Amino acid sequence: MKTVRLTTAQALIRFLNQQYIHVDGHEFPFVEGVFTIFGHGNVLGIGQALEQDAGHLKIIQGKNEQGMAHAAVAFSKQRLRQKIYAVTTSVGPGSANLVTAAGTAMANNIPVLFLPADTFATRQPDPVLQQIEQEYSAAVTTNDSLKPVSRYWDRVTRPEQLMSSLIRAFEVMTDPAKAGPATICIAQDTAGEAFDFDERFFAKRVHYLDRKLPTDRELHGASELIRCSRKPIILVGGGAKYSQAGDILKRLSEKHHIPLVETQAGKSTVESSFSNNLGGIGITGTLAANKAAREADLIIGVGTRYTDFATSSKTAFNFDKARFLNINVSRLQAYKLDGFQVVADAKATLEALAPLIKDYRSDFGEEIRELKKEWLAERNRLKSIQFTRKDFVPEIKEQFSQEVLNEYADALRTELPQTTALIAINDTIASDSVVISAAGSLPGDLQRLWHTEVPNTYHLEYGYSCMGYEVSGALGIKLANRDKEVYALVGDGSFLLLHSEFLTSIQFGYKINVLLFDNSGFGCISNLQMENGSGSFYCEFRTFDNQIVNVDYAKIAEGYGAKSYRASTVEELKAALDDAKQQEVSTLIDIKVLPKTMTDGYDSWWNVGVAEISNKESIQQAFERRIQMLRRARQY
Ligand SMILES: Cc1ncc(C[n+]2csc(CCOP(=O)(O)OP(=O)(O)O)c2C)c(N)n1
Ligand SMILES: O=C1C[C@@H](O)[C@H](O)[C@@H](O)C1=O
Ligand SMILES: [Mg+2]
Repeated sequence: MKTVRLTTAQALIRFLNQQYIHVDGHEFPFVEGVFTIFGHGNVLGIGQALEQDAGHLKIIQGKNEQGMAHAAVAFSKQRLRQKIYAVTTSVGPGSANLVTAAGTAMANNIPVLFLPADTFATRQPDPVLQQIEQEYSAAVTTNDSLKPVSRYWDRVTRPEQLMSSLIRAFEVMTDPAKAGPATICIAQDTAGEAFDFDERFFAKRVHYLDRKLPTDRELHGASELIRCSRKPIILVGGGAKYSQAGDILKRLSEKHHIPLVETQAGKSTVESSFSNNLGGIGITGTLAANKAAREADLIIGVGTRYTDFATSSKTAFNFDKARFLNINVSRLQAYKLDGFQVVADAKATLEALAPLIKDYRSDFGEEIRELKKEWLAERNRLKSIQFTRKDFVPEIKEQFSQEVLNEYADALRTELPQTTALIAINDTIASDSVVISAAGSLPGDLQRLWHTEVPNTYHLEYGYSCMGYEVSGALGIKLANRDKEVYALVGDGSFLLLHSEFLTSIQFGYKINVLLFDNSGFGCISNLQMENGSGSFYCEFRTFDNQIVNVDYAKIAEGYGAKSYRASTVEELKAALDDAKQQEVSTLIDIKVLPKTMTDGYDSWWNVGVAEISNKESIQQAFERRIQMLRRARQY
């Protein structure tokens, strides 16, 4: 056996350089680079190994572990899970900061390699700096908190453990059915320890992303279900996008007259202008999609997890008559809602199904066209809303009085409604730009109103809906698509929570554009709170003496070295967007919008935990409404 003497960390970096992926006849390196924040736990191990020989790996210095990990997640999501970044952190707080991002990767099924440093394997200097001391076990470290949010988790306390650990991690990350975060915690002393590694371990390894084919039984069952249905709909989920099933979806939809409805993750698999695409379904869906869903007698779920937002908390369908046909690479997902399971790749399955459905045609007839037309008229209305100082009725009704709305208009010096601003952006930026969002009221507005015409240009993290993903993720998208303009659409709350990687984007010349919607508050939560009978309680950003907070975000961005703008009219917004496009450096547009001017629900319902007992009649009424809705909801 030929061996090579390396430290654990040097072996790790050499191995990462040799991982390739093979997809649809193309082969390329799987690991693009490494995000780093060095501390004493990783600088002398992984830091030394990277300095000595990083190979083809790009190195990006992050500013916040959560932020850089979000960037890595977004990179992988944008590259349709075919390429990853690794993320190395120091021990203790550095690794703890990964937990939120790992949850984000896990909920969205995104592969990413986390490499948090761990405490000393030898335990000789225990307790070391940043080591928690757990009374019931010396074996527990901060990194155990990453176990529930990792699809694969391991601790390496001896150099030779690295080999089996890495092989397992890459098997998990390159399997579409299991894809998610892999976490390998390397003890800080072990990282620098040398070992005679078998040279074969470092040979080029190709991971095949073969499309799993459906069985004859599955195909026969699926085609029978479709041919026996009268009003089927196709629910396009994230799995359809990762499988790049857009063309076959359109062909089937057109030929058999089956409407398409989309989840957040599925949007931009098929262009919005496609005649049978009725847009988003569920809580943040369009009226068109929600009406079609209610009428459907067969839901063909393609790569969907059927989350509460997609199913309106299991009330979106007529469960008395609707059946489910679930096409998914994951058995876990395919089993949902008692569906007929086809555990296979989306594109391969749909292509195999096509000849079996023959000349089937749904009963939807002209209805698809009419539903779409009706929705486009509603979108047009939302595009041209004008605020008035008297008798203004915002989309979110009966929550803020005219007086309070005027107070916001004065404090933020704006009369701009959010829907008007959003559609103006959609009309202005190039259609091949990539937009990203994650939390707050914007995801709902985007799913309903954003028209996407180019595949994979709509990047919504709505599995975890993690505030702080937007700006960080924009950096990851830019790393994935250097030639495209990237726009992070972010609320003021989310921006304040985390935007550290904005600086990273400027520092390394990866231009991103931040479109900050400032309504001075946690707007969507204020809506939720008041809709369910509470008062306005700590969701607005008000000072101790009840003044509305007005932050100059443009100035903050300028401080980082970005080009920034202020916009409170459509004209200012469009001018800023045009100028921002010409810039080489990252930009931020501070868009002041009025609260309560985002879109409302369209025939949807969200099951949230309303108080059963309260001192307010309005809350008791909300509780009663919930009980009534639960009677309609399917239980599992
Ligand atoms: C990390 C994290 N913390 C808390 C939440 C809960 N949450 C969801 S939206 C929201 C407020 C968002 O405010 P903002 O970004 O200003 O958006 P707006 O609703 O005002 O448009 C909060 C606190 C979350 N999604 N993520
Ligand atoms: O609680 C929430 C409410 C949603 O409207 C929002 O988009 C999401 O970020 C969230 O966490
Ligand atoms: Mg806000």
